[in-house]
Amino acid sequence: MVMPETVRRTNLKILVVGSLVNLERALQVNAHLDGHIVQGHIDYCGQVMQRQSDAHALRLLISLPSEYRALVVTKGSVAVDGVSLTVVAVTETTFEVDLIPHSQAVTTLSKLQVGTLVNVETDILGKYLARQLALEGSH
Ligand SMILES: Cc1nc2c(=O)[nH]c(=O)nc-2n(C[C@H](O)[C@H](O)[C@H](O)CO)c1C
Repeated sequence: MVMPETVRRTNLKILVVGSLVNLERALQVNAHLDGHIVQGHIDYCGQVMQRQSDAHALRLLISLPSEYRALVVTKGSVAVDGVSLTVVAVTETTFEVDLIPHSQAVTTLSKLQVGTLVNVETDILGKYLARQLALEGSH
């Protein structure tokens, strides 16, 4: 059973039987943190706006709605379809990530085409900070 919230926020609605997804085992509390805390709480469905390959990386440009702009920062973290990535650049309406060869090889991200919808999870750290600042600002 899938909750309406999940259908609304994620790309689960466009997956079909046989669609590939990225799975990662839960992080153990004593393990090395290779990336950032990814909870699986998707914020929105982003759209791939551009893809560009060079010798070293595949660069993806993904849409960024205004309500999440404060939560995505250059050199910060973001999860795209469950993969922890570093943000390379941010504009008013997009953010960019670079896929290293390893990530291209072991995740679904290298198959993404322009127009595809992806699950975007912003960093939990930014959410708490934004909430705190909003509460302080409302006093
Ligand atoms: C922090 C981070 N940043 C990037 C990135 O900017 N680009 C990239 O391609 N891979 C990154 N990774 C590694 C991926 O999260 C990792 O390759 C996948 O989760 C598969 O294990 C990590 C962990």
